[in-house]
Amino acid sequence: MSKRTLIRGGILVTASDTFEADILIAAGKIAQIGIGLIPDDQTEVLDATGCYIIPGGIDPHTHLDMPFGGTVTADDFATGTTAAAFGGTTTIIDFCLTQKGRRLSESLQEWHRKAQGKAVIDYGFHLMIGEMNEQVLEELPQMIEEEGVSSFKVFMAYKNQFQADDGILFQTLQKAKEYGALVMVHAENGDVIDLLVKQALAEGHTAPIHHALTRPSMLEGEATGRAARLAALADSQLYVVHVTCAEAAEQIARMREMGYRIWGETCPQYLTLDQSIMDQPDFEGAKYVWSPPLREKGHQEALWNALQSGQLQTIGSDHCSFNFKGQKDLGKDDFSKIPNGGPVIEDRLSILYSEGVAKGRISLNQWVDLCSTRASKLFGLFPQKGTLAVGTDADIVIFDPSVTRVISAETHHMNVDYSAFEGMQVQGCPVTVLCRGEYVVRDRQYIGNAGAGKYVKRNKYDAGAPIPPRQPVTAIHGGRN
Ligand SMILES: NC(=O)NCCC(=O)O
Ligand SMILES: [Zn+2]
Ligand SMILES: [Zn+2]
Repeated sequence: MSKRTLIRGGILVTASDTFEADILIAAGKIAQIGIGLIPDDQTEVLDATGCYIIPGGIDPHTHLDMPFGGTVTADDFATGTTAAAFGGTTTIIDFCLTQKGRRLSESLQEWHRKAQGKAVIDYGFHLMIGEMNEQVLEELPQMIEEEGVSSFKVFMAYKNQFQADDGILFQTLQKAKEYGALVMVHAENGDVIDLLVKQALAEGHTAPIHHALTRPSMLEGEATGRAARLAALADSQLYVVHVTCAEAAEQIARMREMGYRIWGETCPQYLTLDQSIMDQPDFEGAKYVWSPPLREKGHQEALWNALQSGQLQTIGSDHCSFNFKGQKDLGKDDFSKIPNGGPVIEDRLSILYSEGVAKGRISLNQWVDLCSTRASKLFGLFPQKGTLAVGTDADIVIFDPSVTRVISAETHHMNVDYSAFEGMQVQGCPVTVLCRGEYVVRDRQYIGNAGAGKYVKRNKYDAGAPIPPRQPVTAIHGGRN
């Protein structure tokens, strides 16, 4: 008989409901949900009294084992997914980088090799589109139909590195509409940023804070609005990653109100840290170099409001870790050489619970939706993952809301020498984490296996519920940007 586990006494929380029930796991799936389920003598019983039982977190935005800025991220698929599991995440969707002139399938195979034998939780891949030509056009439908890659990423920034032009973005949107994929954008105006960076360096501004000062929020708002309008014109769907500011959130809200299929993600760092932290002595600010950058504190309220009202729908970690010593210091004399990104994969659910639910900004159900269910739906994983229902994968987190802990590099599981949230006290903690019914973390101890994580082929993008009637594209006027 296959392994059976009964989780008893907890409070189940999904994106829509909160209720007391037991949950029986058999053969890696949820077999039964009900009150007073009786175990047979082959069934292990787990007491979850006082805890929330939630669907495993789905992190739609990670960068593991990724080359960037002359170095490679500190976390690979072993350390990164282990840390993710400690943080209550059971599935990640990582970004597969591509190169001009190289087949998409070769890049995808390279990312499979990085993950195989290492991942401790399940994973999928988004695919970067950096060029558009006969070969790419030929491979795109295969990626969706055969490889289960139903989301493509286009960078509007990182000039001379990853940046694609508007024509490439537009064609990607058209093809995504045709074949059933979701287009993701890093929305910043890379051309203008490149110019501002050159000007700042020429004036002798080399410190980390100038990373933020040369990437103003207006340029994120402008690029977000531009990408959203291109998506509208292509009658396609767009997901804006790592939204940091009021200007970008407003653009998304406005287009959504007109009925367009525009989705937005923000990250824990933009909700809790602000730009002032980058202006510290001894190069400390380099720890907080993200693109887009941290913003002035006022933007945080705009982001929380957008999460509350549903104008932003998901929380990604954008985990992209580099050690302070030996990696971030590549930019000691030039902020533009600091590798961009930070360690967040382990703290995503905890920060959102503590700063969101415990402080009354979002509901328990919104928390689950933001950290799991919505990403599952948008990225073709639903209903296999992202909810608690009979027949779904038993990706389950037992979350104890009564535990208080302090985030620190001393205790985290990410392979990086600092924490971006050092000293932050958080309420609530994932204590036990199962992926497809197997323990990865039990009572805050790792008992998973490298290689136990499986690649998940994702379904095509499905618009889901009908969207309201829209105005013709000619009725859309630019706003502040
Ligand atoms: N966000 C960041 O600074 N680094 C990761 C790469 C990206 O998402 O732009
Ligand atoms: Zn980005
Ligand atoms: Zn990213």
